[in-house]
Amino acid sequence: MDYNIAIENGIATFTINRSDVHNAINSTVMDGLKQFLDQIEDDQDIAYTVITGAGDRAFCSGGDLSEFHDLRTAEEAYPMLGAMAGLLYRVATLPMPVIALVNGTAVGGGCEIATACDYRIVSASAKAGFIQGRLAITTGWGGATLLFEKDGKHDRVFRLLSEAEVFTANQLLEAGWATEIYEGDREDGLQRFLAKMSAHHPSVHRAYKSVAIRKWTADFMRDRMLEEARQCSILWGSAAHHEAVDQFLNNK
Ligand SMILES: CC[C@@H](C(=O)O)C(=O)SCCNC(=O)CCNC(=O)[C@H](O)C(C)(C)COP(=O)(O)OP(=O)(O)OC[C@H]1O[C@@H](n2cnc3c(N)ncnc32)[C@H](O)[C@@H]1OP(=O)(O)O
Repeated sequence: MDYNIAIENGIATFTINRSDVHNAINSTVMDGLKQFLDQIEDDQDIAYTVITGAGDRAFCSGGDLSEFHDLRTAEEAYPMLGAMAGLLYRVATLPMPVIALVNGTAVGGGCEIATACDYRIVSASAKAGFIQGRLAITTGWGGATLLFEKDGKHDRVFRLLSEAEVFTANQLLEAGWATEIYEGDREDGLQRFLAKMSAHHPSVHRAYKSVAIRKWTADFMRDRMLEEARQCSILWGSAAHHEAVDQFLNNK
């Protein structure tokens, strides 16, 4: 299975399970994420949601370039980009705290998924970056909208996106993207983080989450994420993007 869903002790976990391709997102994982969201959105017994990647090398390497490179034009790419932007809006607006357990490399759309979460608990050995610019595209899953929305520092966000660099966990902490860094076992890292939050009733976290969501619904964040996907789809159809992906796939 390309993904796993587990709901235990009030924690719902979605694991991208494609470690041979650094947990790249294909359409099966997108379907799985939709199923996961349908299952948990209205479940009052879930205190926390966690998104992570299988194995210890990668959280997620973004869209599966082997599969999605078949989408050649803006018209072909938009349904995939828009669908994923819609899913990440749903992740961002889940009624409980959502934690990205960044167990390894997160690049491209992998950073967008993590940004959609409320917290990013990052392995000390992980690296991450919005590298979409290297492929002559922008974020296509609404990640730039989310990042500008969540991080008030305009120039820092602009550079993070447009310079398309990969950063260490410490640099990500300094930049304010990583919430906390853990050493060693991911479960220990998660439990340490949750221990502080669990001192208070889950309804407190849900109440604060609803304050954040209210703002995002009022200023049409979903529409803006879809517009970002549409804009990316135009670059997706360009020769520069096709060449960059051909180069990545042919270097295998
Ligand atoms: C589509 C949505 C869009 C968005 O809206 O944001 C994006 O996500 S664009 C960004 C897409 N992602 C990338 O460009 C990342 C591509 N991958 C890499 O740069 C590197 O693989 C890595 C993640 C930095 C890891 O490098 P390394 O440790 O050297 O491993 P390999 O490169 O040898 O990878 C192992 C294996 O995995 C395959 N792989 C990795 N990422 C992807 C991917 N995104 N899609 C498809 N396949 C991927 C890679 O090709 C290797 O395969 P084999 O050679 O068959 O072993």
